[in-house]
Amino acid sequence: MIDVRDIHKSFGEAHILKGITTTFEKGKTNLIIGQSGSGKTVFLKCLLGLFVPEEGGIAYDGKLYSDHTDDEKRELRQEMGMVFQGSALFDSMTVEGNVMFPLEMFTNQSKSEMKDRVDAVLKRVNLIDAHHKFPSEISGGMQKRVAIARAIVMNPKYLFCDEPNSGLDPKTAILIDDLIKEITEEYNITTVINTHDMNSVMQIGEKIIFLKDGLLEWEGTKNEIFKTDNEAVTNFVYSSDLFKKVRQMYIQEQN
Ligand SMILES: Nc1ncnc2c1ncn2[C@@H]1O[C@H](COP(=O)(O)OP(=O)(O)OP(=O)(O)O)[C@@H](O)[C@H]1O
Repeated sequence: MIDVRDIHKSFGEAHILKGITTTFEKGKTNLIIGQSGSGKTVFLKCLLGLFVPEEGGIAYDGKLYSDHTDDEKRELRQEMGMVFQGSALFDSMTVEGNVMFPLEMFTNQSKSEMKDRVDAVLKRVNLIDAHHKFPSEISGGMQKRVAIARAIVMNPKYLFCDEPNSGLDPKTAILIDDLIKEITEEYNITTVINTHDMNSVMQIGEKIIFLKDGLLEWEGTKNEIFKTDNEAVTNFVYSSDLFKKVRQMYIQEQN
């Protein structure tokens, strides 16, 4: 569980996060949405410990980041998996090499232990025949699976994903969303996803927070987002005619 307590983050004169308080529960897919420039990436980087808020704090399973010693901060970072936008795989390494990389960097496991772990996570993301391929030889959807496998290979408590669906066709995007949700439940991970994809909101939004100008404007579930009358949320989420119609149908069905 991640507990965010009134965090503020500025760059010089620019006050970007203006006091955000929320919680992200274990075993749940938590989504951050909001317009471009609303502070989603800055917020995600605060959760990852890459930016330190000037005010407020973030507690990981009950312990504030600022209360960790340097060694504990290093350990905490190793408990965090990250799926970067665009996958960010190493082009010169095979799929197996990419997934093994964190184990080689941060553990003392033997080669055979590492290989077993890599086999297990690649199997979990349904990639069994791609070990010796290079990223350029596999599809975008497969690259995402590799990125997810790499993010979970260290058995993280926290999983952060930045736009995991960018560049994928809608069908593949849904498969990736479902995979992230399944893994989150199976391993009881606290997962936080930064997304622009409204399909993801409807599909896996167990908790959604909507940021506007560095403030938390709204939070709720995928069912609640259908019913909300918060104008900023409805203007953002239902900006397309298709989603407006879906919302109308949902509301009619409920009445
Ligand atoms: N390292 C930085 N130094 C100075 N300003 C920054 C830095 N990182 C982000 N900002 C500013 O913070 C604001 C919010 O940026 P952020 O990237 O968090 O937006 P976002 O909601 O993720 O947008 P998008 O959806 O387009 O990725 C922007 O005005 C940006 O210029």
